[in-house]
Order: sequence, then structure tokens, then C-alpha cells
Amino acid sequence: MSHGRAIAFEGVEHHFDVGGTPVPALDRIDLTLEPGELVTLAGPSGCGKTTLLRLVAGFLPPATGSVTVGGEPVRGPAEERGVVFQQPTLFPWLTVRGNVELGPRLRGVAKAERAELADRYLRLVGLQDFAQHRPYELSGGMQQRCQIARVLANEPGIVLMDEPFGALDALTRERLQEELLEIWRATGRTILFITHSVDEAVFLGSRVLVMSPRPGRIVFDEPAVFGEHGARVPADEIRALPEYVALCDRVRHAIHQPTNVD
Ligand SMILES: Nc1ncnc2c1ncn2[C@@H]1O[C@H](COP(=O)(O)OP(=O)(O)OP(=O)(O)O)[C@@H](O)[C@H]1O
Repeated sequence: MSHGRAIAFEGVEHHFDVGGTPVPALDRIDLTLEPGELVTLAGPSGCGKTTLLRLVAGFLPPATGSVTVGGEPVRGPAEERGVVFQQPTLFPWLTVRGNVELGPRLRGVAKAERAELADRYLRLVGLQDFAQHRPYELSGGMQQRCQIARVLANEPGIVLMDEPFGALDALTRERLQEELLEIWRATGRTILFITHSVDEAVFLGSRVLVMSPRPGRIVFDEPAVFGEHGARVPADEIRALPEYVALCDRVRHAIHQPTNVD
């Protein structure tokens, strides 16, 4: 099993060309995510979170600077960098198992090994009893679990998650947060997780980042330990801890502070 890999941004800037005018999206991003970190990234709408994630995914190259994964420059999308979007992107004509096995199948992984990978990750996300169902027979939360298993079956060193629980109801979202922490602890992947929710950022992150908008910069970067409490401490108790509430306050403050222009 591959393990989490480091992600490094060096002097990264990015802008979009809108009708001939450059619109700045990212400015002076110097940031390293250590292997196995679960880094959550919050910030107001339009501050550049998705752009940052897309650079790591290899969906677009930075205008300036470099993005490397495990010391290698990102040159385009690759299976070692799995992406989980807000809306699951599952093939409706394949079963749940078929969707999870698709990546390994396209990579030419032998049938028995594919089945083993699918079993392992379907079990990890709790869908082992739904392997023969079609995606449209599943609830939104189950579809998102299936998408996570599909990404993990490629054994990526990095998992990029762009508001993956944003479309789910509150209860399902909290359940999936706890499950994600279990998956993270079990697999040791490096995870970059974008969210609009301060609570989600603090609950999940082993490190919490906040970006400010126009142009997007990292304005807050603090370690967090709550995800590491794991199943030993109930989620409600974690959320009531004074240090948890204090970190939420600091993150909220960083999100709402006026943009520093120098
Ligand atoms: N393809 C594009 N063409 C032009 N401008 C873009 C494009 N993609 C993003 N932008 C602009 O770049 C800035 C950053 O966008 P981005 O989607 O990265 O922000 P975000 O923080 O992920 O927003 P949200 O939280 O609303 O998803 C915004 O001003 C946005 O309008």
C-alpha cells in the first residue's frame, strides 16, 4: 500500500484571463503539506480554494511558481492524486463494485487483485452489502462513500476533497466526517479537504488553513488535534472542548478579517 506523499507549493501565483483582463486568484503561495497530514482549507467564497486544489490535481498549471508532489512537479492529472468532488461522479451503468474496480481495471490490475481492492475499500466505507447495487439506488451519503472507495481503490498517495460533504444533510455529514477520520487513520493518506464549514475544518483537520480573497493567500495555518482523538472520544464531547471552541473562534476570525493589501 502506498502512503501519503508531500505536497509543496513554491512561489505559486495564478490568475484567470476574463475577457482579456487578468483576474488574480492566488498570490505568493508557499506551503508544504507533510505526508499523512489531513489539511483542511476554509475561506470565503471565491478566495481560491478550488484553484489551489486544481493545481495539485494537475487540472491546470500555475502561472508562476511550482507545485510538486513527493518532490516531482505536477504535470497533469494522475491516479496517485485522487479527487472527490461535492457531487459524486459515478457511472450509473456500473454497479457499486464496478465503479470501485474501474480505476484498477483501467490500470490493468489482475481480476483477483481488483476484487481484493474493491472488497477492502467497500468494507472501509461500509458498503460491502451494497456492492451489486447501482449508484442511483443509493442515498446521497452512500454515493459519496462509493466515490471515496473508488478514489481509494487507486491507492493514491494524495486525496483531494472539494467540499465533499457540502450537499449532504447535517446528520449524514457528521457521520461521514467520523468515517473519513477512520479512513485517514487506517490509510495514512495525505488529504487536502476544502470546506465552507468552520466546524468541519476544525473537527477534521490535523492542520487548519484559511485563505483570504482577491488575491487568494494563506492567512491562517494552525495545527489541530481533534481528529486524532478518534473513536476514543465522542464527537459531541470533542466539539464541547474549550480548546475546540477557541480554535473555531480563531478560524472564524481569520475568515472574516478584512483582506490585507500590501
Ligand atoms: N475558469 C475560471 N475563469 C475565470 N475565473 C475563474 C475561473 N475559476 C475561478 N475563477 C475565479 O478565481 C477566483 C477563485 O476561484 P475559486 O473557485 O478557486 O474559489 P473558491 O474559494 O473555491 O470559491 P468557492 O468557495 O465559491 O467554491 C474567483 O474570483 C473566481 O471567480
